[in-house]
Amino acid sequence: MQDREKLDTPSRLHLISLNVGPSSNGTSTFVSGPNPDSDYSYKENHNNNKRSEALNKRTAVVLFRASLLPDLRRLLPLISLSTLTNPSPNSYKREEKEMEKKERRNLGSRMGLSAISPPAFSPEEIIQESSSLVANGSPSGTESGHGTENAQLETVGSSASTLSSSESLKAAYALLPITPIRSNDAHLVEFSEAMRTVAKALRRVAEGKAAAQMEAAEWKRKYELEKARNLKHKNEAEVEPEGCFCCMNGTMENTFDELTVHDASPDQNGCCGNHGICSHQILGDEASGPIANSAYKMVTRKASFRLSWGYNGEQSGRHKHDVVSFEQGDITTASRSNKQILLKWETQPQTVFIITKPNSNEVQLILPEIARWLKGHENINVLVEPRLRKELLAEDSYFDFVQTWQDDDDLKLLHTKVDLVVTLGGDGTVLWAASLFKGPVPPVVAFALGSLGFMTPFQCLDSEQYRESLGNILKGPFSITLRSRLQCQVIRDADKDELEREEPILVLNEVTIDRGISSYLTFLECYCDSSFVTCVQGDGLIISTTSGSTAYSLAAGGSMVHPQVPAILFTPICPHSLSFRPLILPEYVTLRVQVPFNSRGQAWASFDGKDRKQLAPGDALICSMAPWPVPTACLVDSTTDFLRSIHEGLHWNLRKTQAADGPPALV
Ligand SMILES: NC(=O)c1ccc[n+]([C@@H]2O[C@H](COP(=O)([O-])OP(=O)(O)OC[C@H]3O[C@@H](n4cnc5c(N)ncnc54)[C@H](O)[C@@H]3O)[C@@H](O)[C@H]2O)c1
Ligand SMILES: Nc1ncnc2c1ncn2[C@@H]1O[C@H](COP(=O)(O)OP(=O)(O)OP(=O)(O)O)[C@@H](O)[C@H]1O
Repeated sequence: MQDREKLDTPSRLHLISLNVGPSSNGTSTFVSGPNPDSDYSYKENHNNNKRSEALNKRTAVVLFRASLLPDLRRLLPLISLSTLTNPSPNSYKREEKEMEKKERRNLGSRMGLSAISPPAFSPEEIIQESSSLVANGSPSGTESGHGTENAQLETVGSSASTLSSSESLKAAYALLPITPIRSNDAHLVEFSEAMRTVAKALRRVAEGKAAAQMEAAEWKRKYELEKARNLKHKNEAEVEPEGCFCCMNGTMENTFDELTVHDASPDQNGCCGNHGICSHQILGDEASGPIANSAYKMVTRKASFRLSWGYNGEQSGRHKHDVVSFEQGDITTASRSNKQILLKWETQPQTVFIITKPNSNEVQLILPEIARWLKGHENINVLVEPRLRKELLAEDSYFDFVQTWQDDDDLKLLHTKVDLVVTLGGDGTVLWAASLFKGPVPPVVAFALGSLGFMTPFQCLDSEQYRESLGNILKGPFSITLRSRLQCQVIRDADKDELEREEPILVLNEVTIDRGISSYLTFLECYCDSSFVTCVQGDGLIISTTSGSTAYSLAAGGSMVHPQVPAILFTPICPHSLSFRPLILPEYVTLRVQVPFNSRGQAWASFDGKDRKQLAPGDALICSMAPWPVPTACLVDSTTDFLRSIHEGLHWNLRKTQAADGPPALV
């Protein structure tokens, strides 16, 4: 009787069928009860046979003493009966179909539909299934199951199949409130109790199925939306094959004349790639909108530049992909894309956006100097954050020329106006600068006014230093590092449609999913495209860009990766496992991190160490490489700057050198 609780577990009980057979000697191993002497019992089958397993997963069997059979026959219209000990070949086929269905559902789950509950059957299906089993049951047991030799096989009443399933269901439900019949009729008491169990299980199955169906439909919808969005991004990123605007117009001057915010047409944005990549392709400066009419004095055109790939300034048109040759069936990589990238201005930059670390005395001293020099010496428009403009004006009304933006609409189109971003602070200021651009980012020159400065190669110890550096950058050409960013989207289980979705967030370092204030292990299911990766059980997970590889990911045991390597890092935080090593995945994958429904607690996502968001069970985070990298100016070149940072910033592999003298080496 204690095993009855098993019937109440919806995930394990999907099909109820009454089995009629002898109560002793175990009927068969297939349906043997926990206690052969008990009046009725049920038990799940642990047979290794695949078919039996399929049947078992959705079968709970109620065994009756043979003496109960007459009563059972009397109450037959309530529910159909079958002998599952020896299903017919036809029923095997049905089981195989169910297995296939289940495998398809599992695949779906791995493709992002992971929260779908196990398959369930409606009471109608159950009754139908049972009826057909009754109809197909083989009394002779020709295709015997394992250990069914002693089974007394009996197919009961075809009347079950003549009764409509809804009537059977109704009858089964109607039985629920009925109290046991006369106490002297022990058989009927037992039988009514069994019927209650069956009816209760039927109801649970129906409830479970409805919930599972809703959930599956919701995940399918979300998956389709995600697919459509990715396709859209892909299409947008595709380059027009018909030659670029610059090629068609020939001269630099023409390009510039046409490149006003209002005049550019969408078909001018493609670039043939033969001469490097044009800035309009990267920065999408065709945008128009509220910023153009802003009350603030925003300029309407921005400088054009060209990117070229090559060593030490030597140009190469083959910049986009590795060039692979297939001559005579041999695959040879002729040229690689990861060459140093040079940025060359085609027109003079006009607007510089200065971003500063707040509350820094050092920065407060140097900012007015730089703003004055840019305006006076180079006749550059200076743009700052609204807070900073107020501070500058409070200091001196001379800074009235400094511009800012008014509202979020202006901010969204900042990239169409700004030629160059200058940051004064540490790595956090570079991250902040990147976060202000939700799309394309203009080139960033990062001056080190922080403590570590891994991504801030330019020194600013005196005014000579910044003038020289800025002068060189404004003149060009200069090396840049294209730092990739991750686009992260939180998908809430509760979101009913796409309109309710939160805005995607772009990160330059990483997105972290951790346990926040919870004291439980974080439990996260991770998928890469359509493949299941792993379950994280630990403090959390870091999904990092290569730029972020030297930040939190490094602290959690991840590798340091050169920022131009096209990769995404997958680094666990304190995993409670001896074998969970960090991974480096290719940049083109889409990662999905799901908080499963059976997670004990919530998880928290944070983006470049900010914007903490709570993830409830059922919520997911989807990450893929964003199409808009952050181009940061190099002091020397990507590799030299990276090695300098790991040596000077992180003191990488610092060790006293072994003395030359000592015992002779053994040969
Ligand atoms: N245990 C850790 O190491 C840990 C914990 C939390 C956050 N972080 C990092 O802090 C970053 C946020 O930086 P913040 O300045 O706003 O916060 P912060 O002021 O707390 O500074 C974090 C430190 O990380 C350094 N840093 C940031 N980005 C880096 C990079 N790409 N390479 C090398 N060092 C880098 C900064 O210079 C600073 O010293 C997060 O993106 C995360 O990577 C690290
Ligand atoms: N313009 C800004 N507005 C608001 N917050 C900012 C701004 N610039 C930087 N911050 C924040 O200020 C914090 C400190 O900045 P930053 O990291 O640049 O200085 P630091 O810690 O002294 O330098 P480092 O990162 O090199 O150690 C960071 O958390 C960053 O996000």
